[in-house]
Amino acid sequence: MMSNIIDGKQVSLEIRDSLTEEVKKLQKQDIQPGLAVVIVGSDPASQTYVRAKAKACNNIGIYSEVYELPEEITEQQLLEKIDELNSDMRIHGILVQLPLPKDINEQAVIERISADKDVDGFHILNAGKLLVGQDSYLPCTPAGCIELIKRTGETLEGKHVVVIGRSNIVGKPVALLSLYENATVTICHSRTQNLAEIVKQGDIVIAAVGRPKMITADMVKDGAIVIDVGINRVDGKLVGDVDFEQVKDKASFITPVPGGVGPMTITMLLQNTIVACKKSV
Ligand SMILES: NC(=O)C1=CN([C@@H]2O[C@H](COP(=O)(O)OP(=O)(O)OC[C@H]3O[C@@H](n4cnc5c(N)ncnc54)[C@H](OP(=O)(O)O)[C@@H]3O)[C@@H](O)[C@H]2O)C=CC1
Ligand SMILES: Nc1nc(=O)c2c([nH]1)NC[C@@H]1CN(c3ccc(C(=O)N[C@@H](CCC(=O)O)C(=O)O)cc3)C=[N+]21
Ligand SMILES: [Mg+2]
Repeated sequence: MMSNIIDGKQVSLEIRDSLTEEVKKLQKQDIQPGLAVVIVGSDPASQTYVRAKAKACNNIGIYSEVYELPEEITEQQLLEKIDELNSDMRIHGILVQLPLPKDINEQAVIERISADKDVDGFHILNAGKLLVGQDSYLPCTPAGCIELIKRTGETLEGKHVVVIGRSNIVGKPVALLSLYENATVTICHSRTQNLAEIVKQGDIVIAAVGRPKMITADMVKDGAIVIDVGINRVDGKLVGDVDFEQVKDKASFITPVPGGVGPMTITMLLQNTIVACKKSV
């Protein structure tokens, strides 16, 4: 049997190659896309992600700036930093790494980012546009999930997509994007009754919970496509929300962790930054 493992790293490389070409074209017109990444506090995992984002930018020719701000920063100071980046001509995309320290109002910070530079797609204007079906910056992780499903050669149209998780950054938007692909969508969450039975009905299962290996083989329909968004650190190792070793023998396609959705998130961020740059000229 050909491998049913969706290689998110490989798909990312392919997309990044074409993004590199786009950046080169812009550079011939003396235009360079720029991304600013802001991180508050010194959580090592968050710092790793932020550096990975900056490195990915450099690799394809996007200018990047990383601001590592101290944990003790006030909300006001953070908002001023965002104002500065909003008016910085070199910067087309702004990403403020979440979560923020508990004394800072996360939504207020996101809303301060100019909607035109909101390459995460978290700003209320972009979230609202997504809800009503207008052109907007798509949130990176959900967009990456849909791209990975499409690259299997399968369509979402008419399929039953079961999403586990309803956060504003993953579950809800990936459900909406699936709906726009003409899937029939069920969203499950912590109060869902009979979770296993519902997941078992999914032609496509998208797990975005944050609980290691909670989706077990008995919960998955034979031949389902399984997309694992979860990033959990267990004994120093990364594991997804899906029990990969068991489920891979039942799924028609499955994403691994690491090497699945994670790299695609960064790739979609690069893509959004290039789009933001093109819109600004
Ligand atoms: N690969 C990537 O690029 C990214 C990965 N992630 C990872 O994805 C996962 C989800 O992230 P995020 O959406 O921010 O997480 P949140 O914690 O914001 O949301 C988790 C969701 O899972 C639901 N949930 C919790 N427990 C259960 C349960 N026992 N049964 C069913 N549903 C449950 C919650 O329900 P309720 O709403 O009722 O509380 C909630 O809707 C995390 O592991 C995160 O690290 C996140 C972003 C990017
Ligand atoms: N404003 C904001 N935007 C985000 O997009 C955002 C955020 N905040 N906060 C945290 C989450 C998480 N997230 C990941 C991105 C890439 C990987 C990734 O590349 N993971 C690699 C492994 C990396 C490793 O080894 O640690 C993989 O899955 O193969 C993971 C997680 C983006 N997030
Ligand atoms: Mg969250």
